[in-house]
Amino acid sequence: MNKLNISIIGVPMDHGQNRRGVDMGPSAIRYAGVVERIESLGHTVTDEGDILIGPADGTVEYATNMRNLKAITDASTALGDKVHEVAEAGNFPLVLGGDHSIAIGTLSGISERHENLGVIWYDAHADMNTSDTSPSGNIHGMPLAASFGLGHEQLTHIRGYSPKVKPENIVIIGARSVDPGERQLIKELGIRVYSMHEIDKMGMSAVIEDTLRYLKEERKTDAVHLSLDLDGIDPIYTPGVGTPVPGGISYRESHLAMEMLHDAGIITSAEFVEVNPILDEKNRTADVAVALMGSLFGEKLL
Ligand SMILES: NC(=[NH2+])NCCC[C@H](N)C(=O)O
Ligand SMILES: [Mn+2]
Ligand SMILES: [Mn+2]
Repeated sequence: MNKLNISIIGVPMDHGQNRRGVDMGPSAIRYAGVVERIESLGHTVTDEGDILIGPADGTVEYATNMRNLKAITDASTALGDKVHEVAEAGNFPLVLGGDHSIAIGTLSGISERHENLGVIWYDAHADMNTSDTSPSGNIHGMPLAASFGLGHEQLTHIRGYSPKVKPENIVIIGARSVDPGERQLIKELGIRVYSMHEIDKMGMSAVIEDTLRYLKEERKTDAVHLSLDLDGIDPIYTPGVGTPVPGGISYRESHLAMEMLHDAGIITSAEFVEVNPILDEKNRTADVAVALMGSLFGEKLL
């Protein structure tokens, strides 16, 4: 198997939503043994430490309908610079969240090096609101829209360019809570979504086969980023998330998905987000995150 140089970047960010504790996600994932788990598979792992996160700006700003826009803009830029630096050095960026707003920064760092980046968004949500459609003002519900250029300019133009990804290069897996504005965008832009309905009906194996065929053969992507929100998985397995939605992807289905992505050798960067140890039970959610990383990086039973 292909051995990688993996750079871990922690992002203790909680400004993208309003439940405290998700800033401790990177610590919880480290405590769950992420470095040892991946090293045991023969990869070289460097822990780059954490991105510095500034203080919250306050409540949802009336003018923008966004919470903590400045703090998130600054952190996204710093994260993007770091991700770009490690990718330029030939390393695989593995970003640990933190709430899902950090994907704006991660994608800003990755996409500069690729003409035709693909993104797999493993999540209960579409995270495709803009400041105009968001019901909450929470930026963790906006990163995907920002990445294809919709929303407030400060979010869409992190590191000075936009868009980061074409809407037709995105595959969402696990969706079961989608807001009206997001539903409209999905239809208008023809974004590929495997909701829980398709996962139930087709099975995860066919969903991933389809996804691989679509991104490789149809879209001819030159790199694929995996953005995995732990709330994509059913909260019976991952209770430590801020916006749990019942009826999610199972533990085994998630492992199968990661194993198939590994075998396809298609993933070139990844992030695992929304682990909130304060809402968790005995660090189970971080344990699941690390176990899934094990499968993504090549763990096999025999
Ligand atoms: N990354 C997440 N957990 N996002 C949840 C978003 C929830 C809701 N759609 C919102 O915009 O507020
Ligand atoms: Mn989510
Ligand atoms: Mn999300």
